[in-house]
Amino acid sequence: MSHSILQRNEAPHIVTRNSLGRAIEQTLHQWVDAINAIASPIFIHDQECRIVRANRAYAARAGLKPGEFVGKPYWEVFPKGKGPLPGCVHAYKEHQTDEGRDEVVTAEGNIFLSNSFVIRDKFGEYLHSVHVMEDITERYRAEAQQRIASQVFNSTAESIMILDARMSIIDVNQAYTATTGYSLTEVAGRKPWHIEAMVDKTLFDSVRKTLRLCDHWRGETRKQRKNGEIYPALLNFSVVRDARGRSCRYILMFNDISDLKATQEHYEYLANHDRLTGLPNRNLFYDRLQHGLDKAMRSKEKLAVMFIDLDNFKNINDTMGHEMGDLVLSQTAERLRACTRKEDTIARLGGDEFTVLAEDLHDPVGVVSSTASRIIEMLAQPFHFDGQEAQVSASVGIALYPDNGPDLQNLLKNADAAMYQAKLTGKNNYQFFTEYMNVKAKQRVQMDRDLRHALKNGELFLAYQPQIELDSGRIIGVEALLRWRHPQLGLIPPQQFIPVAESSGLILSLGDWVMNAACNQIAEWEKRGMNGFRVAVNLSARQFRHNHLAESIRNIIAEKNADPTLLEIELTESAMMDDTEQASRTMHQLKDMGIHIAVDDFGMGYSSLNYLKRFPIDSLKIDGNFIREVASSEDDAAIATAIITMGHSMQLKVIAEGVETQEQLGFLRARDCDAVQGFFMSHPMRAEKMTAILGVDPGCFAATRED
Ligand SMILES: Nc1nc2c(ncn2[C@@H]2O[C@H](COP(=O)(O)O[C@H]3[C@@H](O)[C@H](n4cnc5c(=O)[nH]c(N)nc54)O[C@@H]3COP(=O)(O)O)[C@@H](O)[C@H]2O)c(=O)[nH]1
Repeated sequence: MSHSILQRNEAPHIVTRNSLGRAIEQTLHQWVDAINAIASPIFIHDQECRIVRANRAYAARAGLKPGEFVGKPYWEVFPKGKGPLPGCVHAYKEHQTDEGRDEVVTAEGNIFLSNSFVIRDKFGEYLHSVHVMEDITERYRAEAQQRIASQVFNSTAESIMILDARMSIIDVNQAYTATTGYSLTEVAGRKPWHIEAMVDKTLFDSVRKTLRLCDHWRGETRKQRKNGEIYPALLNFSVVRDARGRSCRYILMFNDISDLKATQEHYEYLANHDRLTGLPNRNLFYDRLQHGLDKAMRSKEKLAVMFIDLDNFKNINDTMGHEMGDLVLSQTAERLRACTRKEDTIARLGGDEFTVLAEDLHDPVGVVSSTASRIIEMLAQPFHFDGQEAQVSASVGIALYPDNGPDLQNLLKNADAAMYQAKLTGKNNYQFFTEYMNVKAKQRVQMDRDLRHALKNGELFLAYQPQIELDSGRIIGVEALLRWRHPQLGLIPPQQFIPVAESSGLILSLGDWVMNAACNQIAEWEKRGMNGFRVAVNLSARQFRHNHLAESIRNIIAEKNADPTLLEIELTESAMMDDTEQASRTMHQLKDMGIHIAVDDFGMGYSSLNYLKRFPIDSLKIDGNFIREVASSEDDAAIATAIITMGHSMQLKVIAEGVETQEQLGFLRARDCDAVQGFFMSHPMRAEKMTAILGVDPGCFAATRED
């Protein structure tokens, strides 16, 4: 065989050249042409599967010339594989069949269907196989896609509706039926808006308009199930266009987003509400206030903002535990609800700070003052929990719109200033904002500014007040007290500027300044041989809470070359109780350096034996308020006596401050108080004067031993 592609000139070798032969030849030529014209590869192989002939399409598919593949097993040529197709040789040889159908995937990923049939000799023995290969890749893929699409259509959780060009329903998937309760037979041919009462046609009209422009529409709507239940749904509408670009189908997919909405609402709730009390939090309160202000501005109405701060709450938290603290806060919320109007917004801004927003007020002063009175009265009632009783009171500040502020910031600021004033005027009361408070608030800002300047400008100095041991009359210590001489205002008392510095944070720099000055003085006195007494420095709560306090004091001591055992730190009870774990850590660090620790203003706060045992304390300073009436008030006398006895029983030194009279001194001496400090012995004085006294005779106050 010279050529394996079917050739016209092969016919003459087969038939003789007579007229019948010519006719056959012609027929054969036609067949050869026809077979070569077929786009599907066709090949013939022998019993050993070696290629005998093939058409042009086969050669083209194999990418070889005929001479290159004739005689080769076809699986080395096309379709390539490891051996003969399953239905090919064996079944034909064994007479099991005369036809076969196999699918083959080529290395390029095309899929061919091989239709084969057998050619037998006149005895029926197997001679050749003819394979007609059909490229079914596209069809296969299209069918597969259709199968997948149909599977997706029915297995997706998303409800799908297919509408025709006139928006009549053609098909719905299983999820649609599961979600809505409607089967395909119930909805086929109907318009969606005829099925659900909730879905109106205008939605579809507007969707259609959008689809004309951009083929997609996405939005939320409320839908209705067959059982009447309403649910939120997220809709996805898209248009299917035919080859000419005309919309021929609409696909509507939607999800029941009830769960998503519920989760969203839950998160929104969490973001806007206080967990403990369930009240709106700062976020939501500001939102409502802004909304209220917008409305009040438009309709010329009045509204009020009330700031409520619980007095003594911290003590409850610290001494009675957080459970009691939480209970007080959640019951405060209940009580506030009970004494405000239904339409008022009550919020918890944080900690023990609550606010009330009262809108639509015709007689704001009247309504708000009676609400504030009710709040104060209700919150003064004791709280009970687990057999314990807690008592708080409330300070309420009120600012009115539009009188006390044109906007949110000013109203809040002024309500806060009024609340601050309520605290200053003895707590447990309410105050309307006045211009005076504004002036005071501005003064505080000015003072803070001046104080920052004072720090740099050398306007600060320390005064020293001696502490005298009652047994020996010796000066055993001096308290360093900060003084500020303002260039215009003169001497400003610490009670005025220390709270301002505390609230602005400047107290940290002031504290540093004091510690530097005191350690400097210790070193200075030491140099002069005056070292038999300690220098006591006051630390505010904010300073004490500062993370690097011990480290910073250590550095200052080292820098000034001062003896740490001559330094005493005075801490108030509340400063210690702020965070008892941290307080204990810091106190131990100070103690390890050799610094003494005294509890200042003892008796005014917790006076709990428990913490006295836990903290490394050296001495107690009885608050001057108990000393003032100690000679005339039985209660104060009893308290002072109890403190001295308790302190001694715990091996602590007890010192009384604010001693102004001979009687007070006599009382304290009779109760074995260890030391005294007060105007009766000496006012605080400048360092030079103190040095002079110490230089003359540290025992010069021995006279105090005599009554
Ligand atoms: N954090 C810091 N606080 C400080 C610092 N310096 C002072 N202070 C605190 O300011 C408060 C007021 O102090 P001051 O006006 O200096 O008053 C002290 C004494 O002058 C006063 N005192 C002393 N003896 C008497 C007296 O017989 N009668 C009387 N009415 N007052 C007297 O008491 C104040 C000392 O109090 P205490 O600290 O509790 O021992 C005050 O709380 C200071 O602590 C500072 O540097 N940092």
